[in-house]
Amino acid sequence: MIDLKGITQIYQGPQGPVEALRGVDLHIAPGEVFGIIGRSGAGKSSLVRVINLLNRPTRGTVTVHGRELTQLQGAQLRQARREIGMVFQHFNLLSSRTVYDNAALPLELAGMSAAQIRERISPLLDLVGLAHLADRYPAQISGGQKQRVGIARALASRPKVLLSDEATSALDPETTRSILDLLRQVNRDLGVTVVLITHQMQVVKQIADRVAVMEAGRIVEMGSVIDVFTRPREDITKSLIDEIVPQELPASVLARVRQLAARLAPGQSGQLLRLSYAGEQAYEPILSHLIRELGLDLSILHGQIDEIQEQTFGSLAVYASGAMAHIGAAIDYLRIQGVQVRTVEVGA
Ligand SMILES: Nc1ncnc2c1ncn2[C@@H]1O[C@H](COP(=O)(O)OP(=O)(O)OP(=O)(O)O)[C@@H](O)[C@H]1O
Repeated sequence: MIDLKGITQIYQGPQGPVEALRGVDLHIAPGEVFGIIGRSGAGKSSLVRVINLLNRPTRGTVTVHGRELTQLQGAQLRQARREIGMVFQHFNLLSSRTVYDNAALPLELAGMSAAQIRERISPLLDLVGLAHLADRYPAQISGGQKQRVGIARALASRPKVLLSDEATSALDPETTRSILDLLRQVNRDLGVTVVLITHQMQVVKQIADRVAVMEAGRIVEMGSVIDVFTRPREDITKSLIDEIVPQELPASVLARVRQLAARLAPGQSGQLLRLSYAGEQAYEPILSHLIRELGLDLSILHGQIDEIQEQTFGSLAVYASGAMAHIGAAIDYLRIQGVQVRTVEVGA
């Protein structure tokens, strides 16, 4: 569906050239919701704007739906762009036009008749939940409603791809959730491939199937959202998921571990374990096996169980105490069961 090969983007900045994208290769399959995440300046906006050639890359090729956009110019490029809708962080609505007229703008520009436009726009305003506000002006509606207009306008040309450039960054958490639900619905019901850029893992977690993590103009990590959450490799990825799954334990938990360690019986060992798992494995039977079969004491000190793409995803901090050999056996057993295990040393 979307194929980017060897994309380099160099801007001429006031202090000389800035290499915003450094050889990015990316394939996005039809029907995916694909998230691109990174800190400010990582190159996300540059990358998403390359997909519809709002930015023409300095080097590399962009192919969307079988057509190499980087070969096209003028009218051919404008035609190809109609298959790619885009929504923006600040909505970009025209204040002098009503909700209906904003959504209809691309069709007016394409020369469609008023009757044809109505046939398209009325169901779209229903889809985004704004039929009752069709005659209002942007100043008379909320931020979330403005973004719904932006989505209706982006869908007016019946695109196959929808690009979202931080579409929820200006919205509160609840409105963010409802806009992401709408984008998911557009993806499912209309079969539109969605590519969204964000600096928030929460957004990726709620909506994306796969995610690419960007840093300094490159994709440094990519995979299914559940895999990236349970097995982050790069420091940047770990720090981005920290807002959802804290990588560092709170001081109170570490203090509790020291207390438990101080109370170990002679000959007993203790070990703090960080466990994470996704999908099929159920924690409780696994933990009770450790207690029953290996005679370990387990104190669950911290953690959460959540859901990503309808799969359970959990993260726990557990202090295991018992015979040293049994703690080793427990770690092996957990790993065989598919649980990610990290041992954590807590200083005095
Ligand atoms: N038009 C431009 N001229 C010069 N440099 C630019 C231009 N646009 C972006 N840059 C630079 O390119 C790099 C990547 O910017 P980009 O906007 O793509 O990153 P981003 O990840 O989207 O960040 P943000 O979330 O802050 O928008 C940054 O160093 C930025 O300063």
